[in-house]
Amino acid sequence: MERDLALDILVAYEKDHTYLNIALNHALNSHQVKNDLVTALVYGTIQYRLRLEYELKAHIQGKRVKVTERMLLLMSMYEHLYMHMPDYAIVDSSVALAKKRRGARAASFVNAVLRSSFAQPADLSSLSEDDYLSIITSHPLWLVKMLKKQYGLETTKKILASDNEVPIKCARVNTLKISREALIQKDPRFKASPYTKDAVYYEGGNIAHTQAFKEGIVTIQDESSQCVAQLLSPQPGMQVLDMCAAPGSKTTHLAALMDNQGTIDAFDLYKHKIALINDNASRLGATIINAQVGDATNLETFGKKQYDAILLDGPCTGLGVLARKVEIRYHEPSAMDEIIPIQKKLLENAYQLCKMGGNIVYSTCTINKKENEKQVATFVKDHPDMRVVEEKTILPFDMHSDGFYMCLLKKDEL
Ligand SMILES: C[S@@+](CC[C@H](N)C(=O)[O-])C[C@H]1O[C@@H](n2cnc3c(N)ncnc32)[C@H](O)[C@@H]1O
Repeated sequence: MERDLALDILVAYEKDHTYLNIALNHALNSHQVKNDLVTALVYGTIQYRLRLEYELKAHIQGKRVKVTERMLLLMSMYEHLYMHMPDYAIVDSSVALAKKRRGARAASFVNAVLRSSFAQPADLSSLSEDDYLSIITSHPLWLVKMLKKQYGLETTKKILASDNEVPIKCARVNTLKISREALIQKDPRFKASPYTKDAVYYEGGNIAHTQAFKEGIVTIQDESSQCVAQLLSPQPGMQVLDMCAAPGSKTTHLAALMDNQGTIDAFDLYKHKIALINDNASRLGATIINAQVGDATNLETFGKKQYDAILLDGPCTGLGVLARKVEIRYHEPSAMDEIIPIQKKLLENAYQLCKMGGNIVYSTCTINKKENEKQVATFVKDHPDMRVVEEKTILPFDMHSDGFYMCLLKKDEL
């Protein structure tokens, strides 16, 4: 049953190019099955796809493989390499599944490929260092090379390993309603993070199913992401702008830091995402957020208002969150070429909207320096009245959290 459903999800994902978590949640909500096994099979198969394909390649012998057989072979290889299930059990159930779905010929093909690939593992010993890292950690070669160039070999190895770890379940205490100590007393499954002051780790199941979440005393937010609003540090009574706000994790954090005093104008490009900001704000009791649809690359979106503090947490390649969004690593690198000019335009608009003496935080959930340090370096060069106050990159292994970049910039009088 679990393998059947996992295969359905993998086939739907492959055919529709949807987001993996959306395909998974959609399927799990309509079936009564053990979530953990289906989730592990689906995420694991996509996460390790590059390695799995490498192992299967010689045994497929250049044949065109239909999508169902392709995803079934990948899932079976994942079970063989990473779940350590007995080979006979994998082969038997995969052959039965292939026969049921695609008939006797498909079953015999799956049988032959699995038996020979399990018996003869690929030889990785003759690969170059970059190729080896790429295959063994399932990161595309361009990404390994890029990280190596930007961070050096040893740090790259640590990043690649962290990208394959199971993410910690992290939440932020909503200080509008409760202190961290009081939350932990109320529900001891939450434990204080040693790194940041409002973060708690959860050792139970889904945080969204807890009473604490329903009461709005916690919200799901990765620890690195929590550092962003802290860096902007808006004061009660300020006029604040969140340019790319949905689903509102940082907007609601800003409201908490401001103790619900002042105003936050929160924009997002997509109408359906405004409801996410409003839902979060009402669950958490954040009352100063004014969420609106708007294209932040267009200065006219914002009228003539000027702000004391601006958060620009805009679109990026997401290369810091590969452990959570396992499919992102296989996105085309050309996405970077499209996103960099958009980020530049957004930064330019943040500059126009910032009061003299005001602050801007530019943040991304990528660790690609071209979207981060280089983007900011160009920005301050173009604007001599802007100065970098603090710049930090959190790598995924620093706090077992998402990789993030954030930079606090101040607009000075010239
Ligand atoms: C990284 S997410 C923001 C996450 C958010 N700050 C949070 O912490 O919950 C980037 C957001 O930017 C929005 N976005 C992308 N292009 C935009 C644009 N031109 N104007 C406004 N929002 C945009 C996306 O819809 C997405 O919700």
